Parts: sequence; structure tokens; C-alpha cells
Amino acid sequence: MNKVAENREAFAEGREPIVKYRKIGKSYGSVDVLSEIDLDLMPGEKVAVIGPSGSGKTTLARMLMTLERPTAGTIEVDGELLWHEKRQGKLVPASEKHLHRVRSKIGMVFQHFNLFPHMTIMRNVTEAPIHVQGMGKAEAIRMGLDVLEKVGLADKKDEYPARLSGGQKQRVAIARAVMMKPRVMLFDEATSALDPELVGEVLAVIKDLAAAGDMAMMLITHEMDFARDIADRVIFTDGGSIVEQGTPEDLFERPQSPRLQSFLSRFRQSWFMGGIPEASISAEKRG
Ligand SMILES: Nc1ncnc2c1ncn2[C@@H]1O[C@H](COP(=O)(O)OP(=O)(O)OP(=O)(O)O)[C@@H](O)[C@H]1O
Repeated sequence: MNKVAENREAFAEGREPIVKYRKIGKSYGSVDVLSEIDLDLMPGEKVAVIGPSGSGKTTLARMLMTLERPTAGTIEVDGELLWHEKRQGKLVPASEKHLHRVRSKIGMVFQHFNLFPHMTIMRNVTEAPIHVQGMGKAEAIRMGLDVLEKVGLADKKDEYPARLSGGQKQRVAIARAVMMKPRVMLFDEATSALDPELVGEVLAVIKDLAAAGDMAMMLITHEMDFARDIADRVIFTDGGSIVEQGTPEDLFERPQSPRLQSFLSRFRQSWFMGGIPEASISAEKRG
């Protein structure tokens, strides 16, 4: 049974999603960037988000990363409201303390790795478990070695980030997120800042992680082959809405909406021509 069918069954059995977006909207001034987004991520589910530049993918993720406040709707993570909390029976905007607590269930990997330059690789990955989660130092180091082993960097544990390649730095950033044992991991264009020859090693690590873990994953990516390879479900956003979603086979082989058909054909064409994927050129720029 594929994951989408499994999820239908999970819903029928009353199993709860790890992430629930409900009627989410986001505006900047009078500009609506996202509207009426309903989205569930089931435990262990890997969801790839694709769509043209400016379609709202990053904004969708940034709200889950607690970096942008939604202007409408609610988000729940692991049964807890993220951007709101209940006080005296009323829904009010979440305090920093509440956000901080729920945020600890979410692992994030960005385009830029933001490692601490003055800390060794081992300290980069153990700092938050020790100082935020209160893990004992010996246990953190044991776990750090194990996780660095998994991303193929145990031998770099005593190096500083400046001595690592971009791909290795991104693998450390992934290890750092995994150390927090998140319930859901978000990857926002994790490979787009890398030289092309370094992309494969990072995608391989994400793929191993996806195969091993029961954590949910949301991956925003322009790597269509990767989305197809790794995702249980692919979501296509355009103009601030989810236009189409389904299994990778459904979306890539039997796209239904004209917007997805045109997105994929532009993407394939530019990939074939060896140029910059037009899919990553913004809607405004396309005119
Ligand atoms: N802080 C902001 N202020 C105003 N407009 C914004 C802000 N952040 C994003 N936007 C607008 O919201 C829209 C969606 O942007 P978003 O970055 O979510 O798209 P995206 O699909 O992730 O694009 P890309 O693939 O280029 O990363 C765009 O039109 C963008 O210009």
C-alpha cells in the first residue's frame, strides 16, 4: 500500500496528523500571498512542495518554522497550536515562550547553513541539545558521533566549519537539526546555494534520513527528480494556493490542471536546454 492510501486509512482509523494547517492565509499589506490553505502531514509522511517562484512555498514553510505569523487560520504541530494558545478558553496569539516550546518539535534546514564559525563540528551539533534541551554532555557527544556518522562526517568532528565544503556544511546543518529529535523536519531549498557537484551528497543524506525516520518531512525543492524519488505526496502551489496534490506518479505523469502541466513542461524544456529552469523564474518576471 502506498503512503497516500496508508494515510487515508490512518485518517479513517482516527490517527492524527503531525502538522495541520487550517484555513491559513498570509498577506503583506493588501497583497495576499497565501489563502485558505488546508494541509495535513501524517506521521512519517514525506511531502515535497513544488511550484513557480513567488507561489508561496517558502511562506508556507516559514509559518511552520515560526518565522512568519499567519494573518488567518491556525497551525497545529503534534496536537498543539503553534501560533495561538488558549487562555481562559479564548484563542490568543502565542507568547514567545509557547512558540519556543512547540518550535522544539520542528527541525529546520535552510538554503544557508548558519553554522557557528567559532565552534567545532561536534560543538555545532551538540550545543542546542545540551543548552536548550538539557541533555548531559556525554550523552550529547555519543549521539553527536552517531548522527555525524550517519551524515558521513564523523571524521570531521574536531574541524571548524571554514574547513568544510558547502555540501559538508549542509550535512552538518542536517545533523544539527536531527539532534533535536524533531517530530517534523523542514527543508527549504536545502541544495540551491550549493555548487552542482555538491548537491548529490546532500540529497543522498536527506534520502537516507527519509528512509530511516518516522518523522514527517516537508521539502521545498526545485529538484523535480528528487521530489519524485523521495516524496510520498507532492504538492503543487501556484498563486498562493495548493492547486494540485497527489502521489509523485499522479503529479508528474498525470498532471490534471493546466497550470501544473505548463509548469512541468517549462521545467522539462529548460532542463533539456541546460539553462536555468524557467520554473524558478517568478510569475511577475514571466509577465
Ligand atoms: N516580507 C515580505 N514582504 C512582502 N512580500 C513578500 C515578503 N515575503 C514574501 N513576499 C511575497 O510573497 C510571495 C510568495 O513568496 P515566497 O518566497 O513564499 O514564494 P516561493 O514560492 O517560495 O518562491 P521561491 O521559489 O522564489 O523561493 C512573493 O510574491 C513574494 O514577493
